[in-house]
Amino acid sequence: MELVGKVAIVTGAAQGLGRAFARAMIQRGAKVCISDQNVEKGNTSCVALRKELNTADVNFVKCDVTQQDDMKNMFDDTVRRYGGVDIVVNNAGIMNERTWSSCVDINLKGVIQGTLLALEHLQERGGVIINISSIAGVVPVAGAPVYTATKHGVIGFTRSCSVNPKVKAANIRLACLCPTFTDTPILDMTDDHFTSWSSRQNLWKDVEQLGIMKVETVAQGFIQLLLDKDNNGAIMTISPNRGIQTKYYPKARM
Ligand SMILES: NC(=O)C1=CN([C@@H]2O[C@H](COP(=O)(O)OP(=O)(O)OC[C@H]3O[C@@H](n4cnc5c(N)ncnc54)[C@H](O)[C@@H]3O)[C@@H](O)[C@H]2O)C=CC1
Ligand SMILES: CCCCC/C=C\C=C\C(=O)C/C=C\C/C=C\CCCC(=O)O
Repeated sequence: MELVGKVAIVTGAAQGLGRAFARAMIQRGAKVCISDQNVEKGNTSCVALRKELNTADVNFVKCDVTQQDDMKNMFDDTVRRYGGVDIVVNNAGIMNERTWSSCVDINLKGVIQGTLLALEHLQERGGVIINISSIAGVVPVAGAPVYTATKHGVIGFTRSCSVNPKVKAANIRLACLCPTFTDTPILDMTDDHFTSWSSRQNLWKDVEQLGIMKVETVAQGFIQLLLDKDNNGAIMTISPNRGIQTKYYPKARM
C-alpha cells in the first residue's frame, strides 16, 4: 500500500505510540486525523507535528473511544475534511488493574467500536485496520491479568473479522500489532494501578529483563505491517530480543 494521499485516523494519538504512528504515516505522505480524549495534549501534538513535518495534512479531533458519539464524529469529520478514510489505527489504551472496567471499556470495547465503524466506512473503497494489542495479547502476564485479557480480546476480535468473507470481498485488511515494553508515559505506573491480584513489582521485573524499546522501533514495524498488502489476519510482535516477527495462527478446525 502506497501512503501518499491516503487518509488515516489514529485514536489515542496525543502522545506515545499513537503519535509516533501518525508521524510515520505523515512522513510518507498520508493525511492523518489524530484523536484523543486529552484535548490539550492532542492540540499541542498536532501543532508540533505540523511544524516539524511542515505540513497542513494533520488535524486533531477530540474523541473518547468509550463515547459512541465522539467516535462517529471522528469518522464524519475526517470524511468531510479529507473526502474519505483508508486506514484506521485503534490505538487508545490504558493499563489499570484497579479501574479494570475502564480498562475493558477503552482497550477492548473501544477497539471493537472503532473497528465496526471503520468496516462501515471502508466497505466501498477498501482499506486497512490496524488494532494495537500487546505482547500481553499472546502470552499470560501474572502482573496484569485484566490488561492481558483485553489485549487477548483485541487479537481474537481482529482475527475473527479478518476471516469474514464479506471483509475480504470488500478488500479490507485487518492486522494486530503486539509490542513489548516501549518508552511512553504508560510505563509511569504507580502501585495505585494494581490490586492484590496484580503486581507492579512483577511487571517491573519483566521490564528489567526484556528492556524498553523506542517508539521509533515500534513505528518501523507498524509501517511494515501497514504496507504489506498480503497480511490479512497477521499478528506482528516486536521485542528487543526477537525483533519484528509476523505470525499467522491456525484459522479453525484444529
Ligand atoms: N508502551 C508500551 O509499553 C506498550 C503499549 N501498548 C499499547 O499501545 C497503545 C498506546 O499506548 P502508549 O502510547 O504506550 O500509551 P500512552 O499512555 O502514552 O498513550 C495512550 C493515549 O491514549 C489516550 N487515551 C486514554 N484513554 C482514552 C480514551 N478513553 N479515549 C481516547 N484516548 C484515550 C491517552 O490520553 C493517551 O494519549 C495502548 O493500546 C497500549 O496498550 C502495547 C504494548 C506495549
Ligand atoms: C511497572 C511497569 C508497568 C508497565 C505496564 C504498562 C504497560 C504495559 C504495556 C504492555 O503492553 C506490555 C505489557 C506486558 C508485557 C509483560 C510481560 C511480557 C513477558 C513477555 C515474555 O515472557 O516473552
